[in-house]
Amino acid sequence: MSVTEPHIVDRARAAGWIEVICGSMFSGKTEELIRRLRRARIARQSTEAFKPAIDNRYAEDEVVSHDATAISTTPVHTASQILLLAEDVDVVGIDEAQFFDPELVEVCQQLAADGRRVIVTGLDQDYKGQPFEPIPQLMAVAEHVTKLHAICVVCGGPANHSQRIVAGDDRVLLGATDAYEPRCRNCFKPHPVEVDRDHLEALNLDALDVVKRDSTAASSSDDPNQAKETMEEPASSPSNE
Ligand SMILES: Nc1ncnc2c1ncn2[C@@H]1O[C@H](COP(=O)(O)OP(=O)(O)O)[C@@H](O)[C@H]1O
Ligand SMILES: Cc1cn([C@H]2C[C@H](O)[C@@H](COP(=O)(O)O)O2)c(=O)[nH]c1=O
Ligand SMILES: [Zn+2]
Repeated sequence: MSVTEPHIVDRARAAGWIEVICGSMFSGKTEELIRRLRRARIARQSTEAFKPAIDNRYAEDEVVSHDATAISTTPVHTASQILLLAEDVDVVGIDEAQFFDPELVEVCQQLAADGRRVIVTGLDQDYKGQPFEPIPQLMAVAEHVTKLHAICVVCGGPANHSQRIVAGDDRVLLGATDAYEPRCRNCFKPHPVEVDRDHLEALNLDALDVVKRDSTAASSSDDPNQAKETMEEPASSPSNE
């Protein structure tokens, strides 16, 4: 993947800036955050990554991508803690921003005004396809916005959505391939759907199986996703069909 990276720090600048990396689950947000922080460290800048303490899926003190790339991180309970902990940091990384309180926007603004490069990643939409605060607000004030896409596991198109594949209507529901899969706008349903369990096991065992399935699913009439998308169809739910 090649992503254009905003220009690296000019130390004489009075102000820093905000970079937002957003997109669906599995789109490479965490990998891109890790890449940018590593490059900054090579350039002898001090870096620190923060994540919300709620996100303990893989490790308490690491940011880990779905491809198992990892860097150490500091878990925080509130956005304002970042201000205290990032006092001597040139480049501040913030992962899973959708789990922070709205105050994160002001925290990022203060850090940037204080001369820091702030790199924030997060989901721009929830499982219903609704904007996931505070990412939209951060996109509005950021100097740079990078929107990434995964590959739709149904048709192979650009996945802009995170399809929930387990029951539950809480907005916050942690998970990975056990609970979500990336889908394009045509294949996405704004409510949880049931998918074939064999398919999930294949996803966990070997990502290449996803590619094999993509190429057959688009033309197959017995696609397990299309056949089973019947879990919870809320009457009031907005539909994109
Ligand atoms: N359908 C998919 N499309 C693209 N990448 C996928 C898909 N499913 C799994 N992946 C894996 O997810 C990795 C990206 O993980 P990560 O950076 O953690 O994404 P994000 O932070 O956006 O959820 C990819 O490099 C790839 O190995
Ligand atoms: C769509 C959606 C996702 N989540 C959760 C699921 C994961 O724990 C994270 C996203 O992680 P990733 O690094 O972007 O893969 O968010 C949620 O709680 N609610 C949702 O609607
Ligand atoms: Zn699709």
